[in-house]
Amino acid sequence: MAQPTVTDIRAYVLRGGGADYHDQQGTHWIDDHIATPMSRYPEYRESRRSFGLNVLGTLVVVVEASDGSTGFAVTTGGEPAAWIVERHLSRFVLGAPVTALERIWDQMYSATLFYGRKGLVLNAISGVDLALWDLLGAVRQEPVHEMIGGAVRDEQRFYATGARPDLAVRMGFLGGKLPLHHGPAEGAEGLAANLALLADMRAAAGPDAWLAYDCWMSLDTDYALRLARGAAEHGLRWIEEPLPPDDYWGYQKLRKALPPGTLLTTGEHEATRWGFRMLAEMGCADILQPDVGWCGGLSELLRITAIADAHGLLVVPHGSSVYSYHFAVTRHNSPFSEFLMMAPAADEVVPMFHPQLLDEPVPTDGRLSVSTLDKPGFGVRLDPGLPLHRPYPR
Ligand SMILES: C[C@H](O)[C@H](O)CC(=O)C(=O)O
Ligand SMILES: [Mg+2]
Repeated sequence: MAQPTVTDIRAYVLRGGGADYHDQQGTHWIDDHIATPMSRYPEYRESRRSFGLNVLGTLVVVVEASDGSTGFAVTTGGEPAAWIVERHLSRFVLGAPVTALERIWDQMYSATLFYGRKGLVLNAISGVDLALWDLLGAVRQEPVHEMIGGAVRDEQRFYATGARPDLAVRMGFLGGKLPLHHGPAEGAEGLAANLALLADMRAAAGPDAWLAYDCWMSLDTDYALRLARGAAEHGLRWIEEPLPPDDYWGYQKLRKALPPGTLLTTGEHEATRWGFRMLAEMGCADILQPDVGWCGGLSELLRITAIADAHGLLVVPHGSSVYSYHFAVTRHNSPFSEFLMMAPAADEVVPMFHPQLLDEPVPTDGRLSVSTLDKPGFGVRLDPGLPLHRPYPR
């Protein structure tokens, strides 16, 4: 059956929050002395912006079809990803039928293997893939979640990531994931401060709240184990991404040594079925956390999830707003989702990709009804007032 074809693809860059949620101005919990692999250098300890966490900005990919339909997606990657989309990936998209998602993905991935495989190139591929899913939904007038198998539940529950799990619980979330503030370079005092904050949050959030620590690749196995052992008495549900993503062996070792009841999670900086196959087969984690805007897009996330499912693992995508909501509601092994609190003091619910999207759904009372996703594509619009910049027009 003849399908509409893709007639245009454009890549834009935006600054100031949104999909690049680390690109914030002023005081914000997300940049408040958070432990990172750079914390071993005192001059880069206070702020993640100081070492360039916000250098990229948001990548916006817009696609058009011969029937007049449009689709778009936002992810992280900024100007270098815009170059990759316009100057390299566009050739595999232009003129292709809007249904050719598998072939386009394979061509984008195979053609970039000599400089890609992970990171920025996969961000760019993810952006194109998500924009094409949005376009297909517009052509078919179908929500993405229906195109990938349909919802398996009526509503999705959420935990909140931010500085105030206590407030998150009062807002109806299952609990909260705190950023870890001090890494190994801050010694025993730092470790004690990490544990004291957890104890305070347990007291404030109550005995049933989920509490987790996001360690953003900043630890070594020894420190992670000491943190987990100390945190067990405060009911730490999981320890997230404690080691650099390439240290599969460290994750494998750590998971075996964690106190009973503490789960190990990772994957937000991993990409593709091959990266997640490594995590799954080596037993690196209990919960895999691909970011749909970074791991290769929705097409690749579906493959990653099949691998996870076959290994008895949960997939709880990292952030990524509607792009992960449409996915999670269709999978039994994604029983809950993350909500990143983007209010500077983590004291109110703000759409995760604010200020870029219109109609972006947010959880109410820690829940999102699947019916709020019942719009064509991913069901969001790019705010037409945004200062879009197209650095590499063809
Ligand atoms: C809070 C973490 O440091 C990071 O900014 C977000 C993240 O890793 C997560 O949401 O997970
Ligand atoms: Mg994380």
